[in-house]
Amino acid sequence: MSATYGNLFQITIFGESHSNAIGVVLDGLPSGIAVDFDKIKTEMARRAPGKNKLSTPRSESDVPQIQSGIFNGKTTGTPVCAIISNTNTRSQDYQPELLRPSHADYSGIVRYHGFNDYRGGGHFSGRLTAPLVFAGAIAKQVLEKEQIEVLAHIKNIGSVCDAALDYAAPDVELLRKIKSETLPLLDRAKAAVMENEILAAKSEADSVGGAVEAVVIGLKPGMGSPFFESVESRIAQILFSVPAVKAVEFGIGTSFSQMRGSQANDPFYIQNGEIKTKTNHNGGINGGITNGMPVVVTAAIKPTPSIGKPQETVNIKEMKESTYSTHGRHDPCIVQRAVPVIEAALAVAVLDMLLEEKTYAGTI
Ligand SMILES: Cc1cc2nc3c(=O)[nH]c(=O)nc-3n(C[C@H](O)[C@H](O)[C@H](O)COP(=O)(O)O)c2cc1C
Ligand SMILES: C=C(O[C@@H]1CC(C(=O)O)=C[C@@H](OP(=O)(O)O)[C@H]1O)C(=O)O
Repeated sequence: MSATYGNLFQITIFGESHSNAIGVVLDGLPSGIAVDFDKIKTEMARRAPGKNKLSTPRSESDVPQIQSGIFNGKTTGTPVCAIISNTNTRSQDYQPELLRPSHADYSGIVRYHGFNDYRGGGHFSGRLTAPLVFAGAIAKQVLEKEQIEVLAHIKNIGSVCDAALDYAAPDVELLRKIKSETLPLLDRAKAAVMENEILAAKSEADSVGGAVEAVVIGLKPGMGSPFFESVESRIAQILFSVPAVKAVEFGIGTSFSQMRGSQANDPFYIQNGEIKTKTNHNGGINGGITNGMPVVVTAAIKPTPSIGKPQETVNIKEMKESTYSTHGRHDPCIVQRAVPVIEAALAVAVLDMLLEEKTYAGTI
């Protein structure tokens, strides 16, 4: 089984890019949580396709139809099921015999013995992140009650980088403010040049990658467990589930490998009776457990695999080498659409760990 994530807050995602619908079942939510449908709508719209020239032209409203688990505006505590329709499909764009390099066409055919739905990438499509955003929108509302918030910005697209985030004291107000932007950036001045980076790739029938940097604020020290259930392990598992995520870093991540301990360590100090660290290179996690500093995580996203440029490939039906260029509708860059997805994935993981923490602390 592959479609379920979580221990106490479990989410199960279903559907294919061109099936009737995609959706999600959420189990383990506390009962009595007031659900703000406008907030769900806002999160869904941040990710939805077809909104501008930086995204795929496939236009979907992505309005979730709630089937169960919410009654009189509050969670019942029993499974919430939401369905999102697929309405704007163009399955004729897809030829299953010509394997798109770096998409899941070949690996999917082998794994499912040729029975996989290849249309629009099927179950492997980035479209399956719409239900994840729904799950995250609900999780965020539960976390809000605990003063926990997940925020993110685009770290870079291609060679264009946003301003650096202060890991020890992120500008929360600014991160909240940029949420509604197409390119959520700390430095607005970078928006035009980043947009050009995407449009340049698009004009050359190509695509471009980048990275999303996210923070979780409000987490108390002591959440998580060592080893296989470390906060890093749990977050990495869900982030690597997002299609096109190819690297996950916590804090300064790979930069640690070039440092000395004296530079890398986060010195402790006391602020208003609380233990803090002056820097936050470790991204708020030590020994797999939160240390009370913001959890900082970066997800690197590869360039969209489906591109118009001719690519070497194989015709699997004829077992002949061939060339292929995509004619369909695709994102020239996934990164800006992935910002709410990364936030949602983090919210789901954090809520699951928080419910566990409350359980083992005996507070619920
Ligand atoms: C929001 C989002 C949108 C995506 N849009 C496209 C797209 O238009 N075309 C495409 O080929 N891949 C797109 N992808 C990426 C593919 O789904 C992904 O690369 C593919 O499933 C293979 O998985 P992997 O890259 O994780 O190995 C998108 C991913 C996300 C998260
Ligand atoms: C529809 C979405 O993205 C899709 C993700 C995707 C892929 O291969 O991942 C391929 C494209 O599908 P189609 O050929 O049906 O237009 C994208 O449009 C979405 O994110 O909602």
